[in-house]
Amino acid sequence: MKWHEVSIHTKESNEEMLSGFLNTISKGVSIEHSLDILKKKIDNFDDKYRLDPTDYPESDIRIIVYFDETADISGKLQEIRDFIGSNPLDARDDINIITREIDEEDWENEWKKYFHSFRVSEEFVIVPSWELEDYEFREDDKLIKLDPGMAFGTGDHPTTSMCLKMVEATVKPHHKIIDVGTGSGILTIGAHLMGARDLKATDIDELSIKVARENFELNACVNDVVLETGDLLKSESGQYDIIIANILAHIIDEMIDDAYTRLNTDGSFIASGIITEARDGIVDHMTRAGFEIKEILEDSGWVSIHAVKG
Ligand SMILES: C[S@@+](CC[C@H](N)C(=O)[O-])C[C@H]1O[C@@H](n2cnc3c(N)ncnc32)[C@H](O)[C@@H]1O
Repeated sequence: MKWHEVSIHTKESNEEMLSGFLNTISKGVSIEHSLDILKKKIDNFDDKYRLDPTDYPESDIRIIVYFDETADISGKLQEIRDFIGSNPLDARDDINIITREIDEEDWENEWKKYFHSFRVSEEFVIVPSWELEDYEFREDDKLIKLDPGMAFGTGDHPTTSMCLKMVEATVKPHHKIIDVGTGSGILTIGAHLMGARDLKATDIDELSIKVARENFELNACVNDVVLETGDLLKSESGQYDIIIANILAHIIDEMIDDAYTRLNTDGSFIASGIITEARDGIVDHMTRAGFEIKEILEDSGWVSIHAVKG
């Protein structure tokens, strides 16, 4: 199966109008922001998460659309040019359109070129499924098996690796744990490898739930995890020893008081997805809620906080 990829480099101000239109004529649209825009836009952390860090446009944005091999690509390109020509887009003359054909198999193999086993912490090692046979691990290594073709949460983002370090240092087999915003399920898999068996993983996004289930199967922990869609801790009624959430600062902020309520005394709240600028506000709120700050890790502008219910 072949795909036509059409990549449109343009101003950020054109994003909404152009992507709205492209969504109506294609099989999928993805937006790549330059790093400068990403730094300003905290809200698209999830987008940032899904991108290959080496693949950001140097400026502005790149909107990428895909058409399957049966599409009339010249007709589609004409439709795009007509739309650009007849709508009030910024810097219209600078909009750059590039097309290429992608072989689905090549695409799969592209991933394999860039994704290799790597150590995230003292014991956790992320191993792609195709390297399991060859990987020479140490006796005490804990392998998190993931297939990056299945979207985000591969452990190479600083927020995930900092959370995994905190999971490794904190989780004990008797702990009851909830992982809010589980994504690929990576943090729950880490907790399971530390021996925890009373696990719950939630996400607001159905696709994440599907991906997490596949990864739980791959890591033989599916029977020990209750996996559900959910919005933060809003519908939770149980008590936990550890709450983990790697989302966004303002979303973490929304769940601090619920996290305090849902934790047992001495329980841990491991929170990440927080940019450095938002750290003090989150720490203040946690302290006001009754938490003691046990540890703060920082990496590449991101912060992870381990707070304990006093
Ligand atoms: C950055 S990913 C983290 C994935 C994984 N836990 C990790 O650390 O690699 C954030 C996840 O939070 C989910 N999310 C965002 N808002 C949420 C909400 N209100 N309730 C539950 N999950 C949410 C997103 O769908 C996404 O899967």
